[in-house]
Amino acid sequence: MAIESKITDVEKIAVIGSGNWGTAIARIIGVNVVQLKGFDREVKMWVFEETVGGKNLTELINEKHENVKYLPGFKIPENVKAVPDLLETIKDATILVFVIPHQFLHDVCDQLKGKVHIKAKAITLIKGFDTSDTGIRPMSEVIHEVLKVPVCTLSGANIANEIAAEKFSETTIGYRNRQEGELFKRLFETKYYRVGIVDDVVGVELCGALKNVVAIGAGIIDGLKMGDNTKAAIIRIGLLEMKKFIKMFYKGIKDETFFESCGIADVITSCYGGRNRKVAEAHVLTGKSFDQLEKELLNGQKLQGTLTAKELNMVLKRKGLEREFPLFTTIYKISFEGVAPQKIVEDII
Ligand SMILES: NC(=O)c1ccc[n+]([C@@H]2O[C@H](COP(=O)([O-])OP(=O)(O)OC[C@H]3O[C@@H](n4cnc5c(N)ncnc54)[C@H](O)[C@@H]3O)[C@@H](O)[C@H]2O)c1
Ligand SMILES: O=P(O)(O)OC[C@H](O)CO
Repeated sequence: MAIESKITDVEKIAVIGSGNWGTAIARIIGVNVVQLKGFDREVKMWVFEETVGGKNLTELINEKHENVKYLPGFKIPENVKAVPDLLETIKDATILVFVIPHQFLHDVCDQLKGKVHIKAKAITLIKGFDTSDTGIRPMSEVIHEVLKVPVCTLSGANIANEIAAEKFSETTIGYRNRQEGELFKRLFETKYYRVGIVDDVVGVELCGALKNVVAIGAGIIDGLKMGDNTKAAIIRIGLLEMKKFIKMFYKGIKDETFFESCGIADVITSCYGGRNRKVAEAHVLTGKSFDQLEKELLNGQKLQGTLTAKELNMVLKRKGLEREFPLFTTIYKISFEGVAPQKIVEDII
């Protein structure tokens, strides 16, 4: 990716996504752009339109200044405008914040192709990846390839509701061009949300994708009521498999990245408080499928870990690597092939 500065005098922000995290991050951006120099005060937030109680969600958000479906109970600043039209959202935007479930990125990028501002740069907050014939494709690469814009990543121990409640949290931004990393740090940082920046776009991003699979493992352990020592073992082994996998597929990944918020801290928070953990626990307790439980328990929010476990397994299988990643492989088999949850510990001993 060419390292060139696309920073402008006044940056205009489009947030592409308005789920649980999308809305929480739009709240932060909405407050910050008013206080900081160099940012347009209006922030547009794209809403995948749906009706809630007979009314369009976009209208509800703009009337109530609250995303009543995906982040109820938290006010959104009035300078954040919900927009149902994707192209209108990104019109004139020089900063594109991608925060949608990863399965929808291709479709969104295709709609944006050739339409983004010449000075546009992007940051992805998405936790997931794409697959290709040769292995995996990080979301940052998909965005760069389709839109021809420079892309940073943001990922960390960031449960959206806790950040919306302004509880102290950290995050990590991965950059290629330090100036852009610093620009994004200014845009996202608050007193209660501290941003570290590292020169490792892909390391930051892939930690965020793979920890969702480890969190499913933690939920399985919780469903089996095996206790905290076992969960700690899953966290440790999970982190090692994450590191091995990422380094196997990408050169230049820094060891330090795994000790940033995007690494160990995100594995821990997700294994204790995340949606993937919650649904995996329910899967063990009820025997229902993940798809069914996602609908029953998440009110429209989307799991990322199950799809990532499937995509990961496709790559491992294709390359004959399943045995080298016993935890990832068993989590996939428990989730999709009817393997008994108890196998999670048997297969890693
Ligand atoms: N929620 C969190 O705590 C959290 C924290 C950090 C990162 N993330 C990551 O952020 C990304 C977005 O997650 P989220 O929590 O904001 O969303 P979410 O799971 O709360 O909500 C799902 C979103 O997808 C939208 N959607 C449904 N169908 C769609 C379609 N066909 N095309 C486009 N959009 C569609 C819905 O309107 C909704 O906005 C994910 O990759 C997630 O892993 C989430
Ligand atoms: O709720 P989850 O499992 O999607 O995880 C949320 C965040 O990624 C935690 O950092």
